[in-house]
Amino acid sequence: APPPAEDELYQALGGQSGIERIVEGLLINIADDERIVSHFVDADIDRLFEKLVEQICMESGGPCEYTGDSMEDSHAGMDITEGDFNALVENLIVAMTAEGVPVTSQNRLLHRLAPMRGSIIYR
Ligand code: HEM
Repeated sequence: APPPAEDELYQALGGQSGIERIVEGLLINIADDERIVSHFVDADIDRLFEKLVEQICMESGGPCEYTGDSMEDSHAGMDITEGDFNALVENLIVAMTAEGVPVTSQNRLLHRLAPMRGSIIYR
């Protein structure tokens, strides 16, 4: 689906700086999560940070363009399971809660990311 025309969700996430703090929190939570951290040992974390910020900005209606690879290509060969996917979502929720994002806004972002699941798991 095209990103929302209104930037209400982008604002609720705290705009550019809020999204940067959320993604930083997400990556810290992943680093502490023994269920999924092994997937990230060879990842380029600076690039991942930059692309995740762009993606969440765009999906929330902010003034960004996502310049990363497709979800299919970026997760190819990783054999990510539903459990891995759910673990990452949990880490994102914890990061958003820590930034004071209201639950309704959290759910709106998750609702935008959920359809990517099929492009990410078992690639
Ligand atoms: C809603 C769920 C997810 C979203 C929105 C997402 C998004 C992204 C984005 C934007 C990138 C960067 C693409 C690029 O470099 O051009 C990426 C890379 C990556 N993702 Fe995900 N991802 C999700 C789920 C997962 C899960 C569940 C795992 C593993 C447990 C995972 C592991 C990785 C790894 C390891 C990379 C880095 C690849 C590299 O640097 O070589 N992702 N993801």
